[in-house]
Amino acid sequence: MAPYVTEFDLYEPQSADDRELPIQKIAVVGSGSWGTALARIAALNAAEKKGFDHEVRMWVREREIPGQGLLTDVINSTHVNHRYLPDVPLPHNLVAVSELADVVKDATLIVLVVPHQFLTPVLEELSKPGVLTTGARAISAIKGVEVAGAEIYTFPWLIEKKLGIPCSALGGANIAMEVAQSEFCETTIGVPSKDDAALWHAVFDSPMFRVHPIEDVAGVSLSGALKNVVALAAGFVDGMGYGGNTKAAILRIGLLEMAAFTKEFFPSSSSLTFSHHSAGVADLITTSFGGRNRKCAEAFIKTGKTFAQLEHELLKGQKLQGVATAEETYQFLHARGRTEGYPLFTKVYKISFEGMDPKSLFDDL
Ligand SMILES: NC(=O)c1ccc[n+]([C@@H]2O[C@H](COP(=O)([O-])OP(=O)(O)OC[C@H]3O[C@@H](n4cnc5c(N)ncnc54)[C@H](O)[C@@H]3O)[C@@H](O)[C@H]2O)c1
Ligand SMILES: O=P(O)(O)OC[C@H](O)CO
Repeated sequence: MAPYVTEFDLYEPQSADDRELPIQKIAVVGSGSWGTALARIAALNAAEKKGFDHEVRMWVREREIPGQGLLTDVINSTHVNHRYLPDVPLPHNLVAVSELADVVKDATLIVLVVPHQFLTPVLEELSKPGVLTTGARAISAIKGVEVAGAEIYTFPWLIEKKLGIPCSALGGANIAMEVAQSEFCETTIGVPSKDDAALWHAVFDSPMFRVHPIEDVAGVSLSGALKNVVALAAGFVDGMGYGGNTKAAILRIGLLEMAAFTKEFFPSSSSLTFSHHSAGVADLITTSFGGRNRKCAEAFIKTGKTFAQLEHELLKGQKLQGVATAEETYQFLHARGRTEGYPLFTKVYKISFEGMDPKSLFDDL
């Protein structure tokens, strides 16, 4: 039987003696819950697999932890990121560093995983002369989009343009704490070349975190962004007290809008990304049951508080991505005169920002 998905060849690192490739050095830019969970996997693999520098550096936005000292010192001495991934032991070859330029010094593989609203200053810093190593590659695990009027950009595209290096995308049904506790799951990497597929597969693949490389960089990145908008709709459904049938209907409609949006505005992407891969339907399911966007959207309906208040009260320093993405997506569709084509996305925006009655979610779907 023919395989139902196209996958690249897997990377088999050569032994230290006959290796032709240079040693790869991994840097992780971001240390929230997902940044720390991914850094943990990368550091475990770097310690075990041939072809990698043992030390993995992780960028930490420095802050004082009351009574304990600087966050980097606390992470490096306790080997736990108490603020964003509590109770998860981190490998000792994962080193927290507060200076971005030091994190990426000599790095050949750079994982970008900050909340999407904070990426711009990071790219400014990384694009300064001499900061990046020649031949470095990047991967974005960021879920969001950048909108400027009637234009929309994925983060891998922006990273490639700004840094002048190839950028892949990583996305899947990956709630950070579940991944960090080694519960079995899958992820998808969209890659621009076979070399990128091989390298990034080697960085992240492990028995409990299976990595599937595909060619659709834009599809993986957009799916991760747009599922956060649908997750808000799922939270609204929960907040209004409806059951599984209603939520399933919203997820089905949402998945169709995600795929249609990507096909309309990024025509080279593949519909298989949404129907077959973890970055598509699987991520939508997990996020709509266990994610932060769902949780805050449910509370938004039940309490009448603003999303900013709820983010502060419920997420303990973690960041909501879906509300900003709902606004950005709406602004883009409005600028293109295409809001009617995406009624679910449009209603999520209007309920979140314009006081629309949440029950209107179901009108004309
Ligand atoms: N948490 C998950 O389960 C998960 C899973 C998959 C993908 N993602 C995606 O990963 C990306 C990163 O999210 P996360 O969950 O790791 O972060 P998080 O929400 O857990 O943590 C917030 C992070 O933002 C940083 N931060 C706060 N203010 C900042 C500023 N002004 N400038 C720079 N950084 C600042 C904090 O230091 C912290 O590292 C997001 O796009 C998210 O959608 C998250
Ligand atoms: O907690 P959320 O809603 O930001 O979703 C987390 C991940 O994106 C799920 O894969």
